Amino acid sequence: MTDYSQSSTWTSFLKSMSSFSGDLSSLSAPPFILSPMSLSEFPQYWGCHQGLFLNIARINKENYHKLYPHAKTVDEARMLAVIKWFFATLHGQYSSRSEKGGFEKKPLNPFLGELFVGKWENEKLGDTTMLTEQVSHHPPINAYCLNNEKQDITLQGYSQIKSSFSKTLRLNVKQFGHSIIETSGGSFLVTVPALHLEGLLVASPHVELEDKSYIQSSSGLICVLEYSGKGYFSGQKNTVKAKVYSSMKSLKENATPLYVISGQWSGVTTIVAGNATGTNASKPTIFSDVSKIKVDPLVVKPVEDQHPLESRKAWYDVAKAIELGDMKLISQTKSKLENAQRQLRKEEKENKTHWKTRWFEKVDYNGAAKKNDPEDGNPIDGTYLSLVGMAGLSIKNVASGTKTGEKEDRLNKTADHWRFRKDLWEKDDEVIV
Ligand SMILES: CCC(=O)OC[C@H](C)CC[C@H]1O[C@H]2C[C@H]3[C@@H]4CC=C5C[C@@H](O)CC[C@]5(C)[C@H]4CC[C@]3(C)[C@H]2[C@@H]1C
Repeated sequence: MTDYSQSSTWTSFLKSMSSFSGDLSSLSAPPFILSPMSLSEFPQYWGCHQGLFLNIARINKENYHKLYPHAKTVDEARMLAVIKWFFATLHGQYSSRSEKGGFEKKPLNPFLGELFVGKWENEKLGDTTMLTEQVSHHPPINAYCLNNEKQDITLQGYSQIKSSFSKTLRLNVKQFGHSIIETSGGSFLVTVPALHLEGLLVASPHVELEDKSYIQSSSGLICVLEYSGKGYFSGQKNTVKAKVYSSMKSLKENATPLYVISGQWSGVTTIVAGNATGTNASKPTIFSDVSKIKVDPLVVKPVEDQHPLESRKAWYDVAKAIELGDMKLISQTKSKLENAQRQLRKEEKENKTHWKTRWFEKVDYNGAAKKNDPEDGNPIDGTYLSLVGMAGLSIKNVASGTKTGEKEDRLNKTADHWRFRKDLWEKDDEVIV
């Protein structure tokens, strides 16, 4: 692995971080730290372990005991299946790139309206399609939807971050947004954890997750996941402790969790049935080993068959320049794309119009909790409201996993969340998967 920490470009880059304004794209990073992958491709990590993803929908009363011997009910089995899938997505989202390339790189910052579509093909279980759209550029927000018709499972959500540097040049990242999984057997709200990047000083950035995230099931079961890196519980990196409770009420009463799953979200975790006591207190058994789960390749059309708004077509020249490591060509090709974007914004301003999103719409949940009557022309989807209510989480535009009543929840006014409009996708005859 090349050591870039002494390179002049990196040391001057570190200096530029000291005047960081909060907008990551404002920092012109040296070529070796740039990734040719756009952030609009990241939602693929929600689905790149298709077996685990589809299992969430395939568990039923007949097969759950075989799949999850610990589970006493099919709902417990479904929750354990979601946790196993979630650990695999954490590995994909946060550590797979460093494992492959040696360290985290800076992804391309999607332009407004950037689209990314792909699918996982599966003869037996049916194809899963994935659509993502950059629904906002200031601030950057990416919305996504994964759907497998045959297994009747849909995952939709959106992702937004706010970042800041600590005095020790650690990049702290707060995540906004969430994912909602809907299947015929139940639905789940999945919040996303805060993270930070260590190793910037030595030009070898790695992601470490922190604080808590939640998985709330429509069955009432809730899982609280606590993250830490070196120096916490076991001093190991990527440490997680997940506790499953029968409800938020039992969590608040500090009842014994039904299950405690702990270890490394990027590696091996073990499970203990929390309420087993005495001689039959279950010994920890292996729950999952993420490093052994194969990643299913996403099928993406060749660039020549893509719509101009599709990510790999739009960024083609920039990605090539990054792969060449040619700084001059990178800034030439990047400014060509950025100038075209600026021109679009200018025309919109002159014509008093604005960019219309394609497959996702912003839904205002303020007041929805009260006015969610079916008579209303636009009944708000009850799924999100009931899940977020069960979990006691804020519906406001605050960091993912903020509880109702916390300071951020009280101070924040807006409650806008991006939602997939299936009808708009089905009407779209320009972009194909
Ligand atoms: C800011 C200075 C700079 O550019 O330093 C370059 C360094 C590579 C560190 C900054 C970049 O690190 C990247 C890691 C990215 C996150 C990785 C995974 C996810 C999960 C996904 O579901 C949503 C997006 C998110 C949070 C990525 C957001 C952007 C991050 C932090 C990149 C940083 C620019």
